[in-house]
Amino acid sequence: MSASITIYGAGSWGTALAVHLAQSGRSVTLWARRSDQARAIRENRYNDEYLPGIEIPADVRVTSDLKEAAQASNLWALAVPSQQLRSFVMSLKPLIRPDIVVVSLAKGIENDSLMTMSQVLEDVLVPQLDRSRIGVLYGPSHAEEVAEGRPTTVVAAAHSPAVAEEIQEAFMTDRLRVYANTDVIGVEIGGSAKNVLAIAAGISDGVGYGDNAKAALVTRGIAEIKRLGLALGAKSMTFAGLAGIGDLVVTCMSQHSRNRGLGEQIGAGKKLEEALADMHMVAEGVKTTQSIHDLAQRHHIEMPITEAVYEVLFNDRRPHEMMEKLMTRSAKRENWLPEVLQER
Ligand SMILES: NC(=O)C1=CN([C@@H]2O[C@H](COP(=O)(O)OP(=O)(O)OC[C@H]3O[C@@H](n4cnc5c(N)ncnc54)[C@H](OP(=O)(O)O)[C@@H]3O)[C@@H](O)[C@H]2O)C=CC1
Ligand SMILES: O=C(CO)COP(=O)(O)O
Repeated sequence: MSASITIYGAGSWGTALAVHLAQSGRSVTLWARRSDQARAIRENRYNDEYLPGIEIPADVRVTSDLKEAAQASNLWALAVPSQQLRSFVMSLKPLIRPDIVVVSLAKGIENDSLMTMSQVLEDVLVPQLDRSRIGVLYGPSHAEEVAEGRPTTVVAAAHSPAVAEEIQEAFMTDRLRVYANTDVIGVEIGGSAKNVLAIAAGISDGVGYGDNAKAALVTRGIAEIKRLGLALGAKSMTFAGLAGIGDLVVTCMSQHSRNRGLGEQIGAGKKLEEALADMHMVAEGVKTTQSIHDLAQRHHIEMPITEAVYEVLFNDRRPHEMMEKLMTRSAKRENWLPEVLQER
């Protein structure tokens, strides 16, 4: 197994994983970008800003020194927001070694380039790092529950089965069960697009549409995510897995979800800017809505719920108007796929 793990990003997810892995005996280094935050965590052993009430074990090494963090381990896990991943990894690039495995914990699609996180990592790090040594760890895993050691399952995806298994082994504990998958694009599309649907579910909660509507958003949500994924070369089965229906269900239902919570405020009448101003943590679904909308247009894939979220967030359309539009689409067969995808 990987001897040691460095987690970059001392937000809620990075901190939760560091706590969890240290408790199971892993050697963990947590990198925080602000030296005052790193010092405060070292001295108090709490990260009240992002994960209140959770004690950080004394053996988690906390630093804001990039070189120290990079040299400490041979598995680098990146827990910075998706739109900042590229610039952050550029700063890590001079420190890369060929034996490193780099794992994105960030879920999202980069605006403009429309690249997934593994594609961004490849774009920046190859050829200094072999493409096979890049992966992602996605799935239904709210930081608050992982930090408390509640049973959780996730999926490690990499193009190389051996590397997927290396990531699996590095993160697997008796409380965090990790599956391996080589369908990297499927895992990334599922794990990123679910944040858009979580905003939709939150809007539905905020308006008060009820449980039937929420179930409809989850079910028709996975149908449209799968259409996009198939168009990008993903495997159908992945959307029945942890980064597909698994992450979609938890994020649409959970009280912990920042994306669902943001949607709820919008459903209750707030403007996007007002809802964002109230948040300290990242709600990836906002920027990902833009990217998924653009990807769907590029690949001529119908994603009506994503489209509705896009209109509410960015074009000031009212949730009622968009719900009416969704409910009055032409009649469809339940399992319809565009012709171009029918063979897959
Ligand atoms: N929270 C969760 O339950 C889960 C989150 N994820 C994913 O993990 C990623 C991170 O989420 P999460 O930890 O929750 O986010 P938070 O908002 O809690 O924390 C973000 C962290 O990223 C740091 N950061 C922001 N910008 C930069 C930058 N340019 N360079 C370096 N560091 C930066 C922040 O530092 P600073 O404080 O200095 O701003 C902070 O430490 C997201 O993509 C999210 O979708 C995945 C699974 C679960
Ligand atoms: O990805 C997550 C859970 O799997 C976290 O979701 P939120 O960012 O909506 O809190």
